[in-house]
Amino acid sequence: MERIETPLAGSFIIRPRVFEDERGIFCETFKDDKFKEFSGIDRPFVQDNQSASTYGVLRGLHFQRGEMSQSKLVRAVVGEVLDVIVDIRRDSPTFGQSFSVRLSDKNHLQLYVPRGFAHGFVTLSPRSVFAYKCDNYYDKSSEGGIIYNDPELALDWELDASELIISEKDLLLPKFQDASL
Ligand SMILES: Cc1cn([C@H]2C[C@H](O)[C@@H](COP(=O)(O)OP(=O)(O)O[C@H]3O[C@@H](C)C(=O)[C@@H](O)[C@H]3O)O2)c(=O)[nH]c1=O
Repeated sequence: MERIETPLAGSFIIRPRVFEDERGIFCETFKDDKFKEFSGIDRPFVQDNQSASTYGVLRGLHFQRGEMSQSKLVRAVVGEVLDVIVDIRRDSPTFGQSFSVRLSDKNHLQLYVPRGFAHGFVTLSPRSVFAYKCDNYYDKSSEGGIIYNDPELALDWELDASELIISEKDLLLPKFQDASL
C-alpha cells in the first residue's frame, strides 16, 4: 500500500499492492494503521456507502457542512469512474482548485477526500459499483452541493453533456459562487 500525492492539500491517493494469479487478484483495501500513517488523522470511519451506476451517471458535487462534514475514502469496486474533488475550504491555499483521477477495478486506486471538499464522480464504463468510507454520519440537513458544470470551476467530466445522466436534485445545485459552503 503506498500513498501518492495529489495537488490539493490533505488529499492523497492510495495504491494497494495487487497480487495476481491464475484465480484472479487479491488486494487489501483498508488498513487502519496505514491509513492513520498516510493521513495523520486519528478519527474512525463510521459509515460505509455503496452505489451502482450506469454509463454517464454523474453524482455530485456533494458535501456536508460544518460539524457534519465528512471525509471519504472512495474507490470503484466494479468498472471505471472519473472522480472529481474541489477544495472548498476558504482558508486553504488550494481553495477553489480541483483534482480528478480515474478510479477503476483495474487500477484499484482509492482517493482520500478530506473534510471541506466537494466530491463527485461520473461513470465511464457500462456499469460501476462505487464504495466509500465516511468519517461522519449522513445528515440530510447538512447536505450542500455545487452544480457539476459551474463555469468558474470549469471541470472536465470527459463525457459529452448529452451523455450525462444526473438527478433532478443535482441539476438544481447552485453555482460555486452562490453555494453555502
Ligand atoms: C449519501 C446518502 C444518501 N442516502 C439516501 C438519500 C436519498 O434518498 C438516497 C440517494 O441519495 P443521493 O441522491 O444523495 O445519493 P448520491 O448522489 O449517490 O450521493 C452521494 O454522492 C457522492 C458524490 C458523494 O460524495 C456522497 O457523499 C453522496 O453525497 O439515499 C442515505 O440514506 N444515506 C446516505 O449516506
